[in-house]
Amino acid sequence: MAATDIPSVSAASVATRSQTKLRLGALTALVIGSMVGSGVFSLPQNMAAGAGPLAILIGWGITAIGMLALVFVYQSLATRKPDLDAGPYAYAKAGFGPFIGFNSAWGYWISAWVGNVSYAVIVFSALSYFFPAFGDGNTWQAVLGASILLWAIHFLIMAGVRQAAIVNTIVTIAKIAPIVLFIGIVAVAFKIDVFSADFSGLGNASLGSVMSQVKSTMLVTLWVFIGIEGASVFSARAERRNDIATATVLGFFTCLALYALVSLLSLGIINQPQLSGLKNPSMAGVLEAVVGPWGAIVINLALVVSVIGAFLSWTLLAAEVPHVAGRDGTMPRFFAHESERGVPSISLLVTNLLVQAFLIITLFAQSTYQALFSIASVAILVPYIFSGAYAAKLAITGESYGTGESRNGALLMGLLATVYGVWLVYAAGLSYLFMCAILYAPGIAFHIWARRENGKRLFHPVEAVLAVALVAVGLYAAYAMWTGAVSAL
Ligand SMILES: NC(=[NH2+])NCCC[C@H](N)C(=O)O
Repeated sequence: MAATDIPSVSAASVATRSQTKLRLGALTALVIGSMVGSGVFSLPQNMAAGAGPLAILIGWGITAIGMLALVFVYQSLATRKPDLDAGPYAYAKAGFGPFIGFNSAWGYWISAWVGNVSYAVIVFSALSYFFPAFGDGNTWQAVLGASILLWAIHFLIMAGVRQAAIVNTIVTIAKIAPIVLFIGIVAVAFKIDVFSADFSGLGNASLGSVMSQVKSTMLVTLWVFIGIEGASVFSARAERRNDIATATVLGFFTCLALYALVSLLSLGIINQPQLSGLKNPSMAGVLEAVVGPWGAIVINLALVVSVIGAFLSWTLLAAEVPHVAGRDGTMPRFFAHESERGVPSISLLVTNLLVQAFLIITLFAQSTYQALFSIASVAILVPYIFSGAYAAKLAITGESYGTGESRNGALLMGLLATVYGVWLVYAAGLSYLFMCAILYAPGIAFHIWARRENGKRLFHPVEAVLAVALVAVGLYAAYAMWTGAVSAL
């Protein structure tokens, strides 16, 4: 199979499919470009909302270990199981059976399209700097604008538009340059006494213990790294195959540095209580405090360019997931349908109808950008956790390893990634878990549909127990949200 025919499911693969072979620098830029979307622009407020400087530092430390482990998991799985190229869910399926596999595909899909809802909200929140009626991106004017943007992207894709490499490069520069500029200016204006006035955050009673502060950062730091799981597919584009591992790790550390600096340096400009009240994208407010309005203008425009680019590639990706899963029998076959131009049109339509429905819910529930991306972050944990567990499983059983080949490193990485994922489920808190249960539970019907279509046994006993439990939690969660006992939106 030619490299370009690989039906990989990742932002990376759908974003770029040209023929030129890339060197290390360009590969690293691709990796960074596939990660940076909306998250970074709101880091100052998002991180300060529930944590002081110390907890933020610890939060980045935990994330660095967990995400790096996940990066190594995907690298080792890509070499151990080169035939499983359909993306994260294929690993979960190979390791833990069809029902876990289905839920990993379903969860990855939910994460992708709910993330797109958050993209639509934050674009219009940024535009409200110029047109105040857009408010926090959830006014009727904003939802109307977001819907127009959504369907504009839809029809572009239907017309066969994919992201050209050149557009990709321009978008990457347009989004990274302002972030670097921000860091440079804010570093000069940084005041150590502002930063260290309440280093532990314990001076602000509403933040709670350092531990609970750390917990509050976990979904934010996860969100900004989502997309890294796709980096291994760039290997098809690498001039030298070895470069891809280096590029992924380089891209990872570059982003980590950018992200940590944006969130930490901001605390030396504006103190935590005030930072936590800033409007998002909060990088704009921080830069404005240093240089005046042009700072906010630059950041808001950079966000719009960055997020529209990411919106396009994540729409392609979101449609690709059920499409590929429909072809291999994980999801119902209708998702596999392709238009004459080779666009997965049914899958795209269903995906964008869901985004549209959620935009309307956003309007009525007055949902915030942060609530929406938090749901998207929790939803992706199922495929992440089972990918980590699969790498660990291979290392334990020795499957796909040569005799005498060392398995300790892979085992450690697999376990670390799994523990990181499970810790995130805990750190996420009940309301986001409930929201995800509500979104995961209906998937069972689609699983049954796909199994029937292929004449396969519906559930193995353990799977049946899991399915019943999921339905029970989903129903209970829906009830709790209905009565208002819990709310995630
Ligand atoms: N639409 C999505 N599901 N996007 C997920 C990627 C999020 C990306 N890391 C960001 O900061 O924006």
